[in-house]
Amino acid sequence: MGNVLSFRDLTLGYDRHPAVHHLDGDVPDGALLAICGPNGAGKSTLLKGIAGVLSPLAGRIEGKLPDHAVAYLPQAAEVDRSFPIDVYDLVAMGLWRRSGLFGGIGRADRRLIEEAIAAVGLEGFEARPVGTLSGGQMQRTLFARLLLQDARLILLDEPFTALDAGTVSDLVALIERWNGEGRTVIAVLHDLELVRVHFPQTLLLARTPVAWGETREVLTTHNLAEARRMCEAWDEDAPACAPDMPSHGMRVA
Ligand SMILES: Nc1ncnc2c1ncn2[C@@H]1O[C@H](COP(=O)(O)OP(=O)(O)OP(=O)(O)O)[C@@H](O)[C@H]1O
Repeated sequence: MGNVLSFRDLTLGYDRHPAVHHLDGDVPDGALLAICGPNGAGKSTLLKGIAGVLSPLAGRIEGKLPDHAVAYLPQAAEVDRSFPIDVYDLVAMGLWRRSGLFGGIGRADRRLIEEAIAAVGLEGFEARPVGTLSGGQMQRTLFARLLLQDARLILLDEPFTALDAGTVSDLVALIERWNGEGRTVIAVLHDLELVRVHFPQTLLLARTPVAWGETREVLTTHNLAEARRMCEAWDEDAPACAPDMPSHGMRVA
């Protein structure tokens, strides 16, 4: 089994200020990986880098997947719900890569769309404008779209924020189904108990990696305290390193 992604001394950031710094490591094909860390640790930034939304300031991300094999679900706050579209059409967008923007939806496609809507428990909501959905219903709709995208690598940014326990458990079951099909899933998560139960691998981030490996060895009291300490010590205004300088964004006391 190869690696679906590799980070090589990766630095990501905004306006030349690093938000993720000196990240090295490999994500094996078929991994189920959680990214954890305090607020501002760079988790969303890393996911954006993997999704190709943000280009590295330095270093690189190596991957063998074409763009269409990667699906990215941003944080709920970043999803525009004012767009005038109903549940059915939003889910159907998951087929675009296969059917093309203007390719008609045939009977087989309609069945796939109906199955995806049923899989997330939203039968009867097909004609509802997405702007009228509750947070949980919207997230179910987006997961139904992901079901149709048939991606090899699925990136989820805090997919369970503000969802009730039933919805979380339904969506976790979908993630486990995807992973069981051999897909790689990388999710930014704050619920450490959920990570401990469902995610075998964890990257604990505090701008730089604190630990990366088996979840039970990563999410220790010591590592979590270290991550908090490192985030609090981070200098927001630190510039990105010059290419051949090993300095980093930690404020020197
Ligand atoms: N568009 C942006 N422009 C400038 N700075 C940004 C931008 N987005 C994020 N940042 C900064 O980058 C750093 C990392 O942010 P990021 O959103 O990646 O953290 P996070 O670990 O996902 O945090 P949270 O748990 O709060 O969602 C923060 O200091 C943040 O203020």
